[in-house]
Amino acid sequence: MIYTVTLNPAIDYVIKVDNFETGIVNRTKQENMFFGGKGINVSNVLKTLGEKSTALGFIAGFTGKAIKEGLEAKGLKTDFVEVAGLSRINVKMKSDNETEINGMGPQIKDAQVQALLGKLDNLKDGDILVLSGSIPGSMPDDIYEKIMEYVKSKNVLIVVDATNNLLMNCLKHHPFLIKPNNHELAEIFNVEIKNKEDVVVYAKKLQTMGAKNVLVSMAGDGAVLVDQNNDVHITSAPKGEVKNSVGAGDSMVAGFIYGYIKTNDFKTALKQATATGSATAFSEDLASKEKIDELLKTISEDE
Ligand SMILES: Nc1ncnc2c1ncn2[C@@H]1O[C@H](COP(=O)(O)OP(=O)(O)O)[C@@H](O)[C@H]1O
Ligand SMILES: O=P(O)(O)OC[C@H]1O[C@](O)(COP(=O)(O)O)[C@@H](O)[C@@H]1O
Repeated sequence: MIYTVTLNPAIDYVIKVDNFETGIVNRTKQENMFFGGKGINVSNVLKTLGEKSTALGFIAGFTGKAIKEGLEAKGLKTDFVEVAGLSRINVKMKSDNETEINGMGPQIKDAQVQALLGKLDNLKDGDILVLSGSIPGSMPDDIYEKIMEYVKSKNVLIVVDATNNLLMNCLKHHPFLIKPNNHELAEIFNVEIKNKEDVVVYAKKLQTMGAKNVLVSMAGDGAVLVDQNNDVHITSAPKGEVKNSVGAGDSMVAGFIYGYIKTNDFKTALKQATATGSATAFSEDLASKEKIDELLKTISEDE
């Protein structure tokens, strides 16, 4: 079974505004709402690919209720802990540039963290646990590490998609997969990353710090995977019209998990990951199965 954890779910309010200007009234020319947050996006795309998962995390207030009901209406299994306050609304604005304003989320109490940990008692050997996204401002940044410690007696494959300390604190527990993007990788080591050769160097450093497999996404430039056998795999992203890249990274994680559990082969998993990420980038919403399959046919590993 696959479990995704989204500690800070969100309604993504995705808008298009022509020539956005600060200090005046701007009006949208297109608007959409999606039930998101990184782990939830992973669950959604896994469902599209035909894999069941359970979405865990914290939800709050009417926005949280809308997220839970919206996901369940799509046939996703959820098992959230309800807390006081409001789940956030994240604004994603496409104009001349893309701008995002992500909320900080509700207050989480210790008893609610314990309730969430209790749900992980259901995990069994061989399960996959995805820890993805930022955490509410009220939570300490060792929470993913605590979750990894909590399940360490079980043989669970853990995927972490997070930034800064939230990610770095986890490495000593040897996550199966981490997926920074190239900008996050550069920030971690406080370096400039100019090309895929540089990516490989710093991905390998993350391995020496504890990660088993390091997948670095590079938006329109594709992705690099340094796998646990020390093999390096590189893909280029397909070309196409980017409609909404929100959730492309999460789709990539879902595609990787799907490709890996179907084949146990890292090269295949990377191709599936790249096709799935790009299929989302080329769609208004998260990727459809048809789009993923269409792009998968076009992806080959770079020499
Ligand atoms: N402009 C784009 N063109 C083609 N594919 C893209 C584009 N942006 C994202 N993708 C696909 O989605 C994957 C993840 O994108 P990225 O933006 O790096 O992730 P994140 O959202 O985590 O920053 C990329 O590796 C690629 O396959
Ligand atoms: O584009 P990505 O990195 O795949 O993730 C998109 C998701 O992450 C979010 O931007 C939230 O990210 P954070 O949890 O890091 O704040 C959501 O609003 C959105 O659904």
